[in-house]
Amino acid sequence: MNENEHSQRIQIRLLALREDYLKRLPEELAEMRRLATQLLQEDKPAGTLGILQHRLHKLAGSGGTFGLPELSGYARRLEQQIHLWLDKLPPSQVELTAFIGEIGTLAELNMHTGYPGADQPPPSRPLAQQDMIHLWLVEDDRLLARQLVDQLTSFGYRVTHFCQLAEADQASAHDSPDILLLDVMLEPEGINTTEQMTLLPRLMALSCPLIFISARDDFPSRVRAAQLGAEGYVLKPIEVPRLVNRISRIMENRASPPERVLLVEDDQLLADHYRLVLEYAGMAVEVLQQPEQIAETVFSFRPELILMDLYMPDYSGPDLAGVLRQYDNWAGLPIVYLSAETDLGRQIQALRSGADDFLTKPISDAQLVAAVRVRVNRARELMAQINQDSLTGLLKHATIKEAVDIALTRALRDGHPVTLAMLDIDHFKRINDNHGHATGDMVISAVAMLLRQRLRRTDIIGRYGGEEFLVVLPRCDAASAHHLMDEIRKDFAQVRFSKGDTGFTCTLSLGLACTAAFPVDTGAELLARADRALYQAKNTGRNQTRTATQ
Ligand SMILES: Nc1nc2c(ncn2[C@@H]2O[C@H](COP(=O)(O)OP(=O)(O)OP(=O)(O)O)[C@@H](O)[C@H]2O)c(=O)[nH]1
Repeated sequence: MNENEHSQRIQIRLLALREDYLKRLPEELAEMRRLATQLLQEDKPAGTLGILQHRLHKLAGSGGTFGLPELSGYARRLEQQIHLWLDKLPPSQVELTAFIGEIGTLAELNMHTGYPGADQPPPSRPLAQQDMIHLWLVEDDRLLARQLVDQLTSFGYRVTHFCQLAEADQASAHDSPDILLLDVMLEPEGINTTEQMTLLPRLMALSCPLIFISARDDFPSRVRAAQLGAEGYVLKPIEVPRLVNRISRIMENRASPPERVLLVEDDQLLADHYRLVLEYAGMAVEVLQQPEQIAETVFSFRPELILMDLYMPDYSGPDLAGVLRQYDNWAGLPIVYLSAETDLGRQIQALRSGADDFLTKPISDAQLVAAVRVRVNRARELMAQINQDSLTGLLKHATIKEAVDIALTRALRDGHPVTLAMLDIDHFKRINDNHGHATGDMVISAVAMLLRQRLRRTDIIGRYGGEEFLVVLPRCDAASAHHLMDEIRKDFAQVRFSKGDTGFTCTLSLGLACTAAFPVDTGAELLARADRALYQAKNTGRNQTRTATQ
């Protein structure tokens, strides 16, 4: 199914859901009217008022989603009226009679005006990144541009250089980059040059990520960059490894796996609607069917965010959030209430149970997608800060060691081999001594980049020590691993680094250990064998790959 057909199908399913909702609505409104009339005969109306309040609350939330904003707003007002009665004074007979009339008005509201819920769902995410990332660099300092192009090219990027914004603007008529690097003087809004008035917005329309290069570290310049949607702000003199790190983070985010969202919503139609909207935006969604199963579902589905209704028949949102927070592993899992509750006091009360935020129904499709995406990305950034090395973006020592243990447990369970590869840059101390620490950092980043580009998504890469790396290759036997890693070694030896006018290359030594070659019980044993193989590679001339045989 192509993108267009997929989009049409989703639209059709969304419309079908709405039809279904409209079909059931008269029955729901008639039931509310019956309940309201019943109130007149009751001495203690609190119970029936509670039921009516719950139904009006749901109507306020669902009406907007299915294109009935007027109905939604009206239901919300009536719900608030009941709140007042329940909190303070019960209604008089006169008030009740007027209320029954208002419930009747609900049913008469023109149900077919407007359908904001049918706003075009936001476009699905772009396709995964192409083989070679194409950068456009707008830089009027030719010397700096030449150095940048050289260095970025040795990191495996394709770079096109433009001296002026106008040249990039012309090129944008027939081509577009994956990332735009702009070295322009940022003026505060209002005192824009012609360039910034006309050309910048045109380049922004390419809607590719934007990184500004600037010598100015002042707040107004950074604000201006943020206003223009910059995803990075790199200061001069440019530290290329940091720039490369930023670029690869941005590209990884673009090609990142679908956001996993768990929906906890007792209104089946609304749950279906939200699920379709989020799936159309490229997310993986599961709807919790039984609240009692929340811990099992979170364990198996591993959501990155939970969207939770506040008021549900058996257990409330705060009940479920409270249960999840009892588990150490999920203490940081973002939980967002999605509810028609607009009372700030009650919202704050609900947040005390351990949720992070509140979204108010009705919510437009685009708003929902944006709200979920922003929160999942924040959570991912946070996890990255905790687990990833800042120079290379690879897993840190402790995390990659943990990954070895997990991969070994899986391999022993499934009967597949797993291979570890330990890499070390040869004579790295000399690189630092001869070319400076910053250049040494660039070499470290280059190894990381190369590994990232060449390995499978399922392989796990970590920075094990200063200039030492560890790769876990699940379901990979020793011969395939040797072939693959040795190709990487040979290619790395071809990468030319530059420092001023001098260029140099460097090499890698590798030690491999595969579970198929000998019995191992622990990750530490496998690591020790890979380490010994690396030691052999170093001792027998460097720039080679050795595989442990025993
Ligand atoms: N630039 C840079 N250097 C680092 C970093 N971490 C460790 N180093 C340096 O890496 C060097 C590692 O040196 P050794 O392990 O002795 O390596 P070597 O003897 O030069 O080379 P081999 O014997 O081939 O491994 C040390 O000088 C460290 O200071 C880092 O993050 N950046």
